[in-house]
Amino acid sequence: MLRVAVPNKGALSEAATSMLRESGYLQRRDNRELVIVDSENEIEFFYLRPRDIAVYVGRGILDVGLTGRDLFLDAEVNGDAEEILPLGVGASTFRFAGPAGAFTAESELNGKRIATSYDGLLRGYLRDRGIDAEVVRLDGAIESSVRLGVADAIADVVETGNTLKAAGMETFGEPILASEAVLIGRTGASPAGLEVLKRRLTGVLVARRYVMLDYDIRKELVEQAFAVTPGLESPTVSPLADSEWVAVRSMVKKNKTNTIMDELYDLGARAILVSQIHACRI
Ligand SMILES: Nc1ncnc2c1ncn2[C@@H]1O[C@H](COP(=O)(O)OP(=O)(O)OP(=O)(O)O)[C@@H](O)[C@H]1O
Ligand SMILES: O=P(O)(O)OC[C@H]1O[C@H](OP(=O)(O)OP(=O)(O)O)[C@H](O)[C@@H]1O
Ligand SMILES: [Mg+2]
Repeated sequence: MLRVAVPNKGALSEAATSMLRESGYLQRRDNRELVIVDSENEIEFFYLRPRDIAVYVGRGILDVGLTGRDLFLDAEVNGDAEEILPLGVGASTFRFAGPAGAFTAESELNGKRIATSYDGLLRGYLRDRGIDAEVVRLDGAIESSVRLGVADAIADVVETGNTLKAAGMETFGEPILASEAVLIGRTGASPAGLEVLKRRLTGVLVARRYVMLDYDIRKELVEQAFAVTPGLESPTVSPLADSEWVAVRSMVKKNKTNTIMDELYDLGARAILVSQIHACRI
């Protein structure tokens, strides 16, 4: 059985279980359940603290896990685990911030105290950049640390930026990291069932990002229409009762749907229909 670690709490928990449920796997109904065995799919899910997931995978106790890229790098499992697939949910950035107007560049952090919950990630970054600063490890509510006097600046997760703003702080310098939920696994390992899990998760990603587009167009305009809707591989073309027209079917990016429909209409396409992709294997 493939053994999978899933976040039991926090910002990624709901997104991860929804993706697995959409992938056709049995998921827990009660937040207190610690393990779920899906014997039909020969897979077992362990609900663990997101921060601990890379440790279990890195040590080879569990085969794969869903966690944040930032948490994975922070765990410093150094080559024992690797990122297998980005999951397109739980996006955030990891950034420096300070009191409004206090800092303009990260070089100004030399000799300063920086509070963070991601000390492994931060120390590695400071080392790589040759910045000599003191790291103050805190568990959470990092935005309060400067006002309370334990640090001069912070390095923390920023999603909307609302928490920083409420604390009278602002980001400075380039983002340290762009993070999102990722599937991680033991480096170089290919346990039974992993390929199916990857294919199912990829299917969910594609079904979320793409829609199916159908339209009718005059035969002589087909090449021009293909340029607008090239599809993932190649569009499907079917004959119509009127031999001067054909029906075309193609997948398009969900966020481009309306622009594409306008372009097709201007080109002469008619009966343009959009439908949702419920599930797929690409
Ligand atoms: N708005 C957000 N706040 C915190 N973490 C977020 C956010 N959006 C995405 N994440 C990601 O969630 C992971 C943090 O997981 P964690 O369990 O610490 O979440 P949390 O919401 O901070 O929960 P808690 O602090 O209550 O334990 C990181 O990978 C982080 O990048
Ligand atoms: O940019 P925003 O959308 O405001 O989100 C980012 C904030 O959310 C998280 O805090 P969380 O609520 O998890 O509290 P914590 O710091 O105590 O973990 C994170 O640590 C930031 O503080
Ligand atoms: Mg938190």
